[in-house]
Amino acid sequence: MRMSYSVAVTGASGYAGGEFLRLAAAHPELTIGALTANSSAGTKLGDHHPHIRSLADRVIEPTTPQRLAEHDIVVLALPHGTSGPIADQLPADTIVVDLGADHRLERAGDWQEYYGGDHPGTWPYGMPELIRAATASKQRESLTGVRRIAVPGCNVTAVSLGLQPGIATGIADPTDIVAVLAVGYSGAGKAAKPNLMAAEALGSAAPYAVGGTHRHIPEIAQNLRAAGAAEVSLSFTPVLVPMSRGILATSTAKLAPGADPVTTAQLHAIWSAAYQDEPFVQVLPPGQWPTTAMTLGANTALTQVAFDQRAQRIVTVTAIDNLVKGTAGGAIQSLNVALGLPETLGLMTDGVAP
Ligand SMILES: NC(=O)C1=CN([C@@H]2O[C@H](COP(=O)(O)OP(=O)(O)OC[C@H]3O[C@@H](n4cnc5c(N)ncnc54)[C@H](OP(=O)(O)O)[C@@H]3O)[C@@H](O)[C@H]2O)C=CC1
Ligand SMILES: CC(=O)N[C@@H](CCC(=O)OP(=O)(O)O)C(=O)O
Repeated sequence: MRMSYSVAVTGASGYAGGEFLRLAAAHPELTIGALTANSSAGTKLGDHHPHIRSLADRVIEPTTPQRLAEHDIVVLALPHGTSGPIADQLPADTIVVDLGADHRLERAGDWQEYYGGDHPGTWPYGMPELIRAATASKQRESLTGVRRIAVPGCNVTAVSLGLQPGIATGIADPTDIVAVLAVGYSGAGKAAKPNLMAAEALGSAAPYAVGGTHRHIPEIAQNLRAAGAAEVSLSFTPVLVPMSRGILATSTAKLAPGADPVTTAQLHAIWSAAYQDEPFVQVLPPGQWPTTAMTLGANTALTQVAFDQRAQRIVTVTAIDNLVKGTAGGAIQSLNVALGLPETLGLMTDGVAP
């Protein structure tokens, strides 16, 4: 194991890149190298992220594969479809972490249907907690030593972590899932200026990508298949709510056909067993429900489960900070595993309150 790795961040002026830098600046084994972007090249990081004081005077450079390749690690925090061509030009022994979607999906057809164009490729998936039913293991076992990491989508993280204990144990019906999410505006990136107009955003909840069109649907299905589902049918509806960060995913599934009757207490025990050794996924005490505020700034997913006897549905609620566990924190967690460092190094589990 080598100590101190140089890391370049491209997309440094954006929300995801900025959050990665905030966390990486406090990571004991990472040294921050080049910060690059596109239209903001030549400006200072402090012009975009004035809260990251330790890097405020660093100048953002244009993005070239040559400059990025001078580092041990390259983090791509770029719009969909942008990271693939850059990654293709980086050396095979550079560790590359893609915060975008280009390398998450295993099926090229899913990429073409939901994103369009040629599929950039499939990399090891950066969700250490993902249950791999076929090998009775979790994804972290496949991440040690990898040099490419595809970091999951933030909504995907919340829904997959919420549902997978029920899928893996066969108690939840993967063909009858409904997920409705309250999501904060930072998930849309800093470029989504119209969404950020206070007059429109404050005091209103706004659904988007309604009717089975959201790009995270195939990624969630992929994860639930990994957890043991033969087939997945998922209704997914995100709703923007007036908060900066956070995702609260309410995911429900019908009790699987033929499954024995269950109680909330039994479900709580199943969910607790699935996550008992996880540093960043916590099943709350019975009766306590997650809120987004509880996860603010932390690499923590908080989850709870109940059984709705009348509807015969399993109901899970999972909260994350979209920019931490949903992006930059999840990236550092997987990077720690890939590098053979303690998985929790440089990451917080406690949120910020009030
Ligand atoms: N926001 C979130 O909560 C999450 C985001 N992600 C993913 O992270 C990625 C970045 O998202 P986010 O930070 O929100 O987006 P932003 O719009 O906030 O930032 C985009 C960044 O990409 C840079 N950029 C755009 N085009 C190029 C290019 N051709 N070459 C170099 N840099 C370029 C921009 O630079 P410039 O300012 O100079 O134009 C900017 O730094 C996306 O793939 C997103 O889906 C994943 C999970 C959650
Ligand atoms: C509020 C908002 O728009 N959120 C984004 C989630 C961002 C995310 O997880 O990112 P990827 O784009 O990398 O998949 C959305 O729902 O598409």
